Amino acid sequence: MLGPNGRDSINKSLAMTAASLQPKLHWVVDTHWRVRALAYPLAFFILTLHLWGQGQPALVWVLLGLQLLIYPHLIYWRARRAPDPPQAELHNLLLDSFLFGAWVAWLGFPAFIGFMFFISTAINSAILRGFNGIAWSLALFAVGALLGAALGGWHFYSDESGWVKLLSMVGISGYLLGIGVLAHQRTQVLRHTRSTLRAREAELQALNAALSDRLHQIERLQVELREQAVRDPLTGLFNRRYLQSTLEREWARCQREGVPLCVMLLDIDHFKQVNDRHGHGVGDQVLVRLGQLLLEQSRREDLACRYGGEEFLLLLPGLGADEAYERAQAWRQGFAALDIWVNGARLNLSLSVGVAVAPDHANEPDLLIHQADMALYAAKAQGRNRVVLAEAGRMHP
Ligand SMILES: Nc1nc2c(ncn2[C@@H]2O[C@H](COP(=O)(O)OP(=O)(O)OP(=O)(O)O)[C@@H](O)[C@H]2O)c(=O)[nH]1
Repeated sequence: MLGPNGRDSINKSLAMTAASLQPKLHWVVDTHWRVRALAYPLAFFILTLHLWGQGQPALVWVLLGLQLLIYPHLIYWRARRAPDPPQAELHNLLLDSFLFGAWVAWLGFPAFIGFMFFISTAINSAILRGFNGIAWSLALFAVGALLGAALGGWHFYSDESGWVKLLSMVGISGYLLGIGVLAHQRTQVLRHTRSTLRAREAELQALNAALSDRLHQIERLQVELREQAVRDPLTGLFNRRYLQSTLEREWARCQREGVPLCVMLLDIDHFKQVNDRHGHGVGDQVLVRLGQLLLEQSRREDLACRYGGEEFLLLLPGLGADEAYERAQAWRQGFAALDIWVNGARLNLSLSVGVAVAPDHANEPDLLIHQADMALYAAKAQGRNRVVLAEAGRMHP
């Protein structure tokens, strides 16, 4: 049977698999938030450096603060609550492109800042959606730029200071390297997940194999138990219980086919003396040998049972009275000829047999056995070691 350890193992495995299937916040949403939370304040600093002293109105600083300090958290909050967070994050990336396009146009297309804004959104779209993502990012950036130019006027201001250029390069490099490191970490996580899943799958397969092994064992045991329930443990012949379930069936079959059904009751003569003189072990040996003899000389359709202590019953379908009488004689002689030796002396054994055949001697199954029993009684009464056929015409006990 599957022990407590086996069961624990299955439960643990199922719990781990269930845990790994629990919905978690999608890594894309989480990663992008962390990247934005770091990179956008840096961009704010670079733009502050760039715009400082240009006499920008307060509204510009407010919008810039909103865009670079508040916006990353707002869109993260929105994506987390969306029914499909990864899809919402894709929309966030497109919004990034659009807004940065607008800012870049409004700022007069500063080369380093513009490149920094464009590449930071395009790279994320590329990672998530490949060429398609780049195309969308580019398109939204262009639309944003057109809108920015429409609002702020079409002008070019590419003269960024050395510090702004340097910081923009630091920003771009940091962003790209950060993305590279994240991609690497992601690959590691995926590798680990894959090997964990494989190990778990192998574990489940092993448990599955163990379970089906157990099932086969149980099936085999059930077959054995069923066999044991209908067999006599000493002789291996069928027991009385099995006879009860078979007799009715055989009776009906023989009636249907219009063939006789014979019952033979065999009883070892003076068996008590065998036990008393030579011991129970020798008595058992005699019973086993008689069982073997009956099995060896039976047809496939015959049923040999141990009916009681030293009493055996044979159910012989299709056997008429004459044939049955001859076979009973053969068994009686065969038993008498058995070579069983005890302390250098051969045992002298004999059998008495009562034979009854339906429909000659009985018109129902129980009566058939009773008629065989009566014939056996007569055989004993007539001096034993003989076969007696039931009396025809005596249908009632
Ligand atoms: N060794 C052994 N003896 C058994 C077993 N079952 C019943 N017996 C013995 O079989 C004997 C039957 O004795 P009786 O019914 O007096 O019959 P008998 O001595 O054979 O005499 P008759 O049948 O009249 O010839 C008893 O001594 C039982 O103990 C068994 O499984 N093993």
